[in-house]
Amino acid sequence: MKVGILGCGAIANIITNFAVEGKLGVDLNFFYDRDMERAENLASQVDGTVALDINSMLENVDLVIEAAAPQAVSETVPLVLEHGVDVIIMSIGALMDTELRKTLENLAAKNNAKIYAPSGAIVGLDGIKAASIGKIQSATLVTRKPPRSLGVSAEEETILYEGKAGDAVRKFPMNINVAAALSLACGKEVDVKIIADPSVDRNMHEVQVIGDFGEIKTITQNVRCSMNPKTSVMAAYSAIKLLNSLNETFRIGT
Ligand SMILES: NC(=O)C1=CN([C@@H]2O[C@H](COP(=O)(O)OP(=O)(O)OC[C@H]3O[C@@H](n4cnc5c(N)ncnc54)[C@H](OP(=O)(O)O)[C@@H]3O)[C@@H](O)[C@H]2O)C=CC1
Ligand SMILES: O=C([O-])CC(=O)C(=O)O
Repeated sequence: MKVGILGCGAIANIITNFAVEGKLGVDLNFFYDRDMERAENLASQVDGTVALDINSMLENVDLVIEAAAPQAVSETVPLVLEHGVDVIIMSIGALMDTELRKTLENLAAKNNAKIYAPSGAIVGLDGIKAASIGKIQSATLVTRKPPRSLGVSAEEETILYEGKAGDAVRKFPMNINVAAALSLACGKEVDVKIIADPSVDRNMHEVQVIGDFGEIKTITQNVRCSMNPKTSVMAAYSAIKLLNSLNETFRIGT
């Protein structure tokens, strides 16, 4: 399978490192970023090609990894799907826009393409998806990051946001995609709290889901990407595991 990356930042760097080590399970060949130098840097590591625009990439790949920004999802992913090319969406916050999500789903169905939204920086989506078969009464997410990860300075624990996931992803588009992943897995818009906490050095996500199945609680303490402290290494790993699993004949978990 030939794969291209849209957005050559922190997540793309980790994915490319795995490609260099032959641990991706697919051929990572094409790189596109609005900063061409970033695309060139990654392409050079795997003898890949820099795409001058997204269209030139689409003629040559079976799957595109979107690892850019929510805006790239609305601007570019429709084009990807129209070409019948599968897509992995990392900026999953964009999918809280129901109209956009339906448009993308329709395009995928019409063009025999697939949309993958990996669990990203959060854990427990397997159980939460299973739980959503029944009734979910409440779902909450508390995200706690070092102030620098959230682009603020704070001397003490500071609540930056409390509200619903859809609003959270609009206000913190590069920091709370996990709220969208959780909401889509639940089939319910989750309640979100975002805390800047100078006493932590990890990106932490605490999830509680209560339903007729019982209760799930998960706490994730993620190491941050050296290239972008907003983003957790786990987000890249989830995309890599998804790529690995595309060829699996045995699938574990929901
Ligand atoms: N699902 C999840 O759990 C997680 C999702 N994410 C999301 O994944 C995405 C990638 O994250 P990360 O690698 O850390 O981001 P980075 O900011 O490190 O890298 C993104 C790169 O994409 C470029 N870019 C942005 N928009 C476009 C565009 N429209 N066309 C071409 N290039 C573009 C950026 O350029 P420039 O710097 O000029 O903007 C940058 O070079 C982000 O949206 C992030 O919020 C991150 C963590 C967890
Ligand atoms: O990487 C993380 O821990 C979470 C994140 O940035 C996001 O959900 O956008």
